[in-house]
Amino acid sequence: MKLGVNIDHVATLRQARGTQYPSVVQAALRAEEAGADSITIHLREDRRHIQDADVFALRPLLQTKMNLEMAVTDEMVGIALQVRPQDVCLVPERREERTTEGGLNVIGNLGAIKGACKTLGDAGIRVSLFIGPELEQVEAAKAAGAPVIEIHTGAFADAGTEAAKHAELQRIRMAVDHGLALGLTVNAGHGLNIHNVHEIVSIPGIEELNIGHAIVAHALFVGWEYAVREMKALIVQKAT
Ligand SMILES: CC(=O)[C@@H](O)[C@H](O)COP(=O)(O)O
Ligand SMILES: NCC(=O)COP(=O)(O)O
Repeated sequence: MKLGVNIDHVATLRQARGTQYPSVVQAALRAEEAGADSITIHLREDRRHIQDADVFALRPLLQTKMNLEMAVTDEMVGIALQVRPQDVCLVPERREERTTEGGLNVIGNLGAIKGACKTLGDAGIRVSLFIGPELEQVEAAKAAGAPVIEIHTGAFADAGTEAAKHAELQRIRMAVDHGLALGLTVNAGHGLNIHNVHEIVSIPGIEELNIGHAIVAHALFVGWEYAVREMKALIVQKAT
């Protein structure tokens, strides 16, 4: 299983003071040295963390892959066409949300999402749809023409009881199986950390996990490269 390191919250720390540091470029390059298989950044419409300049600066420097998370808007599609990341992950966005609270409603926005998949796909960008673990959304993602889905694991991560966690894991397992049966590449992420990641890693068929907030937080105590290496080891060990 591969590890995509999301560096959004390195930028959050920088934006808190409007300083030049910490550098997202340094964070990305050091994460790659520590074993990251790709670097994920979310260019939010409100620009609360990653900035346009970060996206353009990172693109030629990354040694692995850029996975650009973005809303389904003309502005974002235009930026993606200029930057040409290897991967784009289309995500839902609400300005007032604290974080990405759920997955895309692909069924309800099929036309717009299908159009974005085609425009980005024609430009050679691999498109992923960030969806909840719902079988109908997996089917809609296939219908939209996306080759990849990323299953939102936030409800699993936030589950307050063992029973709720077990139920979420079961939903994720079924969504992964359904995606694979439809020929999709299946990734997962959101809210994963060193304590809960093993349960997701034990689900067969997931290609890549995107993890950010917990790695950045843990890095405060153990160092950035150590935090990335530790997460990578957890993912690789359990998967084999
Ligand atoms: C789509 C997703 O899950 C990540 O991009 C995550 O959302 C990043 O953190 P924020 O939601 O806090 O921007
Ligand atoms: N798509 C999920 C992601 O990139 C990272 O989410 P998180 O680990 O910051 O919650």
